[in-house]
Amino acid sequence: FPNSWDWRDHNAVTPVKNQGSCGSCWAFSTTGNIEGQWALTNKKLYSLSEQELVDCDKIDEGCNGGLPSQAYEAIMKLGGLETEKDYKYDGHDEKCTFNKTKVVVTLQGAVNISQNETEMAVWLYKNGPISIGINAFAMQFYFGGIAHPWKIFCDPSSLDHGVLIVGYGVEKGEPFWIIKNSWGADWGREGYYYVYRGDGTCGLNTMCTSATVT
Ligand SMILES: CCC[C@@H](/C=C/S(=O)(=O)c1ccccc1)NC(=O)[C@H](Cc1ccccc1)NC(=O)N1CCC(N2CCOCC2)CC1
Repeated sequence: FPNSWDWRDHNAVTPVKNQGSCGSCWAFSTTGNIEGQWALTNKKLYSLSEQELVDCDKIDEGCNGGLPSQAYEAIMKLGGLETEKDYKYDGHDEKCTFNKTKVVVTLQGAVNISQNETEMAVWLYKNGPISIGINAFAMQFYFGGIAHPWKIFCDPSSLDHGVLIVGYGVEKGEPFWIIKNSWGADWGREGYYYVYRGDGTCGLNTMCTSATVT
């Protein structure tokens, strides 16, 4: 597999979004993964609805948190995902207005991905962006470069944020992951987080999942 790969160059990633003051990071991680899976399987890149998950996914807890693995389950129960356009994001827990006739994407299932970062890179290259959990402590103080926070500041066993790995590479000998965040394009590097690849930093390798689409 190549030394570097970036799904943004292959029409599998939508523009960076902003979750606002709602703890819906898990929903953005989920839609980001499914946008990529759908684009690569069906050659169509849709921007998918996080608000549908916030309002209608009763397994998760809307603005109070959730898990992509649970969201995949909920999407299968609901019957699929609507587009961002049809079910707009407004960053508050609201009444579910899901309309099954507007579904554009359906799921077949989901997979757990290896915690080995080399195997993760191979999976990403072969299949698309990966939804992950990460300890976001260091992300709150990130202004660029390749982050490599000390373990004492970024406990790999306390994951609190859901984000999306869209690529990987090496810069001046340092391997890194390219992570799409949901805090707007003004945060980090145009909305992205570049973090060291290879030593399980901040637990980014411990909860890697993907939906499988029809
Ligand atoms: C209050 C929810 C905050 C939100 C993200 C908010 S955030 O704004 O992106 C942010 C994160 C970190 C620092 C600052 C800001 N975090 C989540 O939703 C995180 C995301 C995550 C964590 C671990 C692995 C993958 C994804 N999840 C969670 O917070 N939760 C996971 C599910 C859990 N349920 C409890 C009851 O039993 C069922 C499970 C509730 C908490």
